Amino acid sequence: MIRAWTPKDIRAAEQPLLDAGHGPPLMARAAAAVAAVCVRELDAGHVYGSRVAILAGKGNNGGDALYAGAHLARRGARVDVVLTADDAHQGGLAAARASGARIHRLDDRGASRAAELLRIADAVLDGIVGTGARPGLRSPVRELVANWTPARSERQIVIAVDMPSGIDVDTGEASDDCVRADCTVTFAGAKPGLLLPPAAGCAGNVEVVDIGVPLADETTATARLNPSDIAGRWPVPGPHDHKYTRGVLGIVAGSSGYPGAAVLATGGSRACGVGMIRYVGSDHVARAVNAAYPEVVPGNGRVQAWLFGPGIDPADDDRMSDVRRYLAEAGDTQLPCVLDAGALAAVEAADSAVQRTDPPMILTPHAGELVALMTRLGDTDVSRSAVEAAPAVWAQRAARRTDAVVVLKGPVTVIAQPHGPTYAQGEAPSWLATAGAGDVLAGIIGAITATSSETATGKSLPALAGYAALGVMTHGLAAGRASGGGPIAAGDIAAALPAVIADHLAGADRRPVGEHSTRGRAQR
Ligand SMILES: NC(=O)C1=CN([C@@H]2O[C@H](COP(=O)(O)OP(=O)(O)OC[C@H]3O[C@@H](n4cnc5c(N)ncnc54)[C@H](O)[C@@H]3O)[C@@H](O)[C@H]2O)[C@@H](O)CC1
Ligand SMILES: [K+]
Repeated sequence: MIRAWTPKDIRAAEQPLLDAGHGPPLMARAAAAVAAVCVRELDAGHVYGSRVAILAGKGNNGGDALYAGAHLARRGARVDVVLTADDAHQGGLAAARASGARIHRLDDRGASRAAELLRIADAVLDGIVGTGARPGLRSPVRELVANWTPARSERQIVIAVDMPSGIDVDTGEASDDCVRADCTVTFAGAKPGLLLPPAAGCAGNVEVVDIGVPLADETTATARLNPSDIAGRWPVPGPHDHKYTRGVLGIVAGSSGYPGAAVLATGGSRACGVGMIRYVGSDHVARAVNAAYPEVVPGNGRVQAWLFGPGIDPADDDRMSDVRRYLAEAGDTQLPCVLDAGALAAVEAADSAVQRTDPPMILTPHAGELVALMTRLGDTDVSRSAVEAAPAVWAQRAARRTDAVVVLKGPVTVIAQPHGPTYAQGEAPSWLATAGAGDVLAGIIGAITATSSETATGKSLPALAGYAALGVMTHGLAAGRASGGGPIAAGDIAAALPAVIADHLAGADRRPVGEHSTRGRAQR
């Protein structure tokens, strides 16, 4: 798992070290790590004579970049420093100068020279601003970056120092003019904006460098599960388990308009190793589910978790009364529930007067459904463009408003909870954007919840957020496996799940074709 801390918490952890006079060694470690990554990316044999441009602002982020530039100049790189502010980190500037780097100013006379240096550089280090800055870039560096980014050559490597300059490192918001890096070398721990959409798309590969600042797991703000986490988190049956101890999932899904949604959700669940599935719906849909999966048991009964909603029409009184009834019963016994699609219409605000006792809930909206939910709950600021610009902010807001885990689906899916870290998972290939993929995901999350939530702690919202993140990641990995780089249909994802789970349980380190992370080269 990659953990991220807010700059505020990182500063608090650094403060005792700074007070004790350890600031310079921290910066030296940070700079050495940036230089090492740059050497590796340039291919160590080609550092001598390569052109490196350093964008250095006036803060410590610029200082890191300047010291890194000094390392590279000593390795024989031709280093050009562009000072983007009216001041610079004096120690870093002196080190860069002493090592032979050339220094340029981004003033009226220097602007065209700076643009040319960026154009011809083999590698660019972005030390414009770091965690001490406000989001966005200021003129004139904003124009410099805006003109350079679209014209960049494919072979040029851009390394962000600590974070891509311009992003909102707390919320993950990013304007068009942020630096777009291939790689971000970040210090002490990752920062939320490096994992959260859309800013994560500006960070490229995130490399965390331990510079000796102790950070507590309890203060994690944002996290991303890695495929290697499957081995420690997946609910694996023991020799004495039987179908009831493994976990039974109840599913209320499907309608005459969308019978396939019930089949897809059930297919996602059964591929995850649930003990048993009980299906509740119309006879017509139940027949379709049973024709596909004879092991599914029709009708209500004892379950360990419920999944409500795939393919349900909120105007369908029969299904919605099932949802409301089982939701109320689940509230009495605190049975965890996953609410997807049509069932989101049954969610009330946590402080609503009409609210019965809520069970622990995972809600799985896409952006449009989140807008509808928040509008219904009385939020007047919500809009699709607002949600897309700041998915984590809105998922967190919805989680607090409903006192539930909120899985906001998108290219990078954000999983927020009322108290505790927000997860961001971006494994899914773009081919996953296909009808029915969300039904499969809801089934996967339902299955993990039914098979993991035996104890009281296992039913807590932080535990449910972890199941949801695990489900989202595994869904993305299975989609990558099924796709192999080409098109997929929703049913293919369920078919690929058992092998993906088995490989990672066996600790398989290989990454089959198509199983990729979004943390590749930045989208330009
Ligand atoms: N504190 C530490 O112990 C360490 C900090 N390190 C580096 O220090 C950075 C933080 O340094 P600082 O606190 O000096 O902050 P920055 O380097 O982000 O610089 C902030 C300064 O830039 C200006 N500024 C603010 N918003 C701006 C904007 N939107 N556009 C342009 N200029 C803006 C302000 O004058 C502000 O003083 C980290 O990101 C990291 O790179 C590393 O050296 C490792 C150790
Ligand atoms: K930076």
